[in-house]
Amino acid sequence: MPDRSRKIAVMGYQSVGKSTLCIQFVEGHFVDNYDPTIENTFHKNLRVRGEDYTLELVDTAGQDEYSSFPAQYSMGIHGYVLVYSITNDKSFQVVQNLYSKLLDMIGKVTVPVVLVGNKTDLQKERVVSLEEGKRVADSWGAIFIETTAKRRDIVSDVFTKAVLEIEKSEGSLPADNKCSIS
Ligand SMILES: Nc1nc2c(ncn2[C@@H]2O[C@H](COP(=O)(O)OP(=O)(O)OP(=O)(O)O)[C@@H](O)[C@H]2O)c(=O)[nH]1
Repeated sequence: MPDRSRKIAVMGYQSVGKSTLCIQFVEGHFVDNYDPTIENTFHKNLRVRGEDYTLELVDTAGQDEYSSFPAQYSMGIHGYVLVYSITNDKSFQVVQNLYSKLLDMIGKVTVPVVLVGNKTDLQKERVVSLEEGKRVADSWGAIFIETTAKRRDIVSDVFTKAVLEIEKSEGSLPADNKCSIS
């Protein structure tokens, strides 16, 4: 049987909702309190296109614009979920820095990425538009999804899309599997 274990790193600026997204996906509930992460690992089985995958999610510590890309997340990771908050412009800058540092670190031109604009329930506080997020994801050739960590269905879609991007990069899927969800 083929090994369908996939490791996904969830990265981005502090407090954008990385842990909350992981917990929503794995445990199916929204966590309101904020507890800064050092590093956490979650496991979840997920069926994608009729295949059972075992996912290991690495919930990383918040990065900032001065952080160098943590070397431990450049090896042995199949794909990345890069998260910003639509209410925080700095988090949008940080995620773009992270992406270019990641490419420099691994020496590749593309990598399986889902770019996530989180906290869409806070529309009144929105400072990053849907179009800006889409534009950046398109320039990366990545999938773009806006969500709130309160929406279990969309959060689940984030990780399903991450698996599909990984499969695509490994040549197991046709290359036109791109879509946006908002
Ligand atoms: N309203 C709203 N709050 C959210 C959402 N996602 C996360 N939060 C809140 O934002 C705060 C920070 O969430 P975390 O998941 O801890 O953020 P993080 O990115 O893991 O933070 P670090 O560990 O510092 O990197 C918490 O109070 C969450 O409840 C969302 O979609 N909407």
